[in-house]
Amino acid sequence: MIEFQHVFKSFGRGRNILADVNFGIEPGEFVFVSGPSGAGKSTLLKLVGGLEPASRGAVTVNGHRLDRLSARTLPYLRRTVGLILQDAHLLFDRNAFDNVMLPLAVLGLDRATAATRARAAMEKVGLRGKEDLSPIELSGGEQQRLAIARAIVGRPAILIADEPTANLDHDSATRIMDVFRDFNRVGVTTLIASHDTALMTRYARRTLRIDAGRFEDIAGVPA
Ligand SMILES: Nc1ncnc2c1ncn2[C@@H]1O[C@H](COP(=O)(O)OP(=O)(O)OP(=O)(O)O)[C@@H](O)[C@H]1O
Repeated sequence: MIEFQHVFKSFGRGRNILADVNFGIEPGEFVFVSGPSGAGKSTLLKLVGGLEPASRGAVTVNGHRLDRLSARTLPYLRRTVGLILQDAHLLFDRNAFDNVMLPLAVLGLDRATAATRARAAMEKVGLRGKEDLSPIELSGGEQQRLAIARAIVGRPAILIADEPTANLDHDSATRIMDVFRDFNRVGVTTLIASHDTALMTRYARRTLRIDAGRFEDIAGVPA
């Protein structure tokens, strides 16, 4: 479902952030990406999401080599991937519900169907009753959950989240991780960047670790 073959990534003439990275993720896996700050976790996720090209090597997602996709096809593939990036990019000029409706606009659903799906997504992340609030009126944890609702409303096969629990207290972090685990249990392939060892100990079955250009594929949590 996600495959990296001899993937290198550098920015401009800079050092390789990723150097000869190889791994495969099967449908339905739950995988963490770990490593110190600046190691390249976000970069790896952006490569999977098609937001950054590899400098060398092949990134394959859902059977498509991203470097061979036309500019017209890439958006279709992106719709199968739900991205939750570090900056949630919520829109503060509209309410929480309309933030979740946004990705559905391109799917051509009628308004009633889209609204039903948006309500279900908000319910799933525990934001029922907050539909009319602006994102600015939500707590940090609620904003994270709103970003998750927006990422899942299009029913992606793959969920990618970059430090989704950063800056949250233990209870909020656990709640967010439980949301991911529930999606994973119904078959959504899940890839989460984190350097929260306590969380990983609790949830990780497999960890891709990046540290100073070295890449390791570890069953469970790094020692
Ligand atoms: N667009 C860019 N242009 C130039 N350098 C970049 C760019 N994006 C990332 N980098 C560099 O690549 C390296 C890896 O960054 P990345 O954001 O992937 O790390 P990270 O492991 O996610 O870090 P953190 O845990 O702090 O979020 C950093 O040295 C960063 O400065």
